[in-house]
Amino acid sequence: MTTHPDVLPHDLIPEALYPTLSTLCAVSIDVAGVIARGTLSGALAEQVGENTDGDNQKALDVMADEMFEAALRGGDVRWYGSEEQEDALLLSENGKYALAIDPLDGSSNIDVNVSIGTIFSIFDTKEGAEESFLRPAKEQIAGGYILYGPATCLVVTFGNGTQQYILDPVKGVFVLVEAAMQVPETSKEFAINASNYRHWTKPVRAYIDDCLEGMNGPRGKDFNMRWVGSLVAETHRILTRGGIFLYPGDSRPGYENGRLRMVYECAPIAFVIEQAGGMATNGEVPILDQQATTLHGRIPLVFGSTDKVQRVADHHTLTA
Ligand SMILES: O=P(O)(O)OC[C@H]1O[C@](O)(COP(=O)(O)O)[C@@H](O)[C@@H]1O
Ligand SMILES: [Mg+2]
Ligand SMILES: [Mg+2]
Repeated sequence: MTTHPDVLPHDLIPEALYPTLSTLCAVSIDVAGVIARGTLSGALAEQVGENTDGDNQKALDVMADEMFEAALRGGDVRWYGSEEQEDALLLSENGKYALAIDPLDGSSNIDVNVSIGTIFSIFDTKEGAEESFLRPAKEQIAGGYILYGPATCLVVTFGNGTQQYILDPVKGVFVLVEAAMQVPETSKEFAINASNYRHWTKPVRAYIDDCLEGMNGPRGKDFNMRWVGSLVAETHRILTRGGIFLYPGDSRPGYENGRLRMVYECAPIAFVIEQAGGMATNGEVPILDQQATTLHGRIPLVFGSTDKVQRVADHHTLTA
């Protein structure tokens, strides 16, 4: 593992995980630097290939993946499972962790200068890659994301609350700003890709229809809609001011389980949201009670303020 100076405070990070976390953060500072220079860093949004899921790979997807992989090699991470690589890689024979990563989340926003991020999930490793990653999401020992926005921040949980750190770009270190984030209950915002309305199931349509009816419908209040197109940015907004996010399964071929991947997107996001007092389900059942069957497998994702996520589950029960 490339040795980096400590780039975040030790206080709330489990000691054994500190080198891995600090390495992730050190790389993220470099990634943030590349992003901040936009096209001066090169054609970051150029399509350079396709990943296993059939998604276009952009130059920055591949660059970020290479940067994280290289820095983690030879350290505490045994298995490295990345969105950008078909199979998990053995990085360190004696590593004690399995780390799953979405090196660059929100790829479609690279060229429009909108917030993007990195999402990661850590398990205690097992001998093989499959058994290390394909297990109940509640067995994660850390989960979080780094958001490259107007400010770069780290949001992370180790199962004891959700912490937020902001990068001080002048000093090159992350500073703790919140030790226990809480999802507010009061927001009237929902986030869903509404262009897929005609493909949704009845319960999802019913939930959104109620929101759209506003004051005149069963909810008796007006709602507002947001859709950034970067899961990290939606998560950060919901952690900051509440609301609900949905990426349900729909009737498009290949979207039966939505668009988001269980191991390196849904599981860590569910972990930070639940640790901040919110709720994350596949529409009905908690994400943390489920487990992936393949490294790149998808699962519907609904998360946010508990009452709103519960209401989506109730719609599923009612229309079943
Ligand atoms: O294209 P859509 O339907 O708007 O989907 C957007 C979703 O896809 C994602 O970009 C998928 O992540 P990647 O960019 O890592 O593939 C999410 O960040 C986002 O929520
Ligand atoms: Mg992603
Ligand atoms: Mg990605």
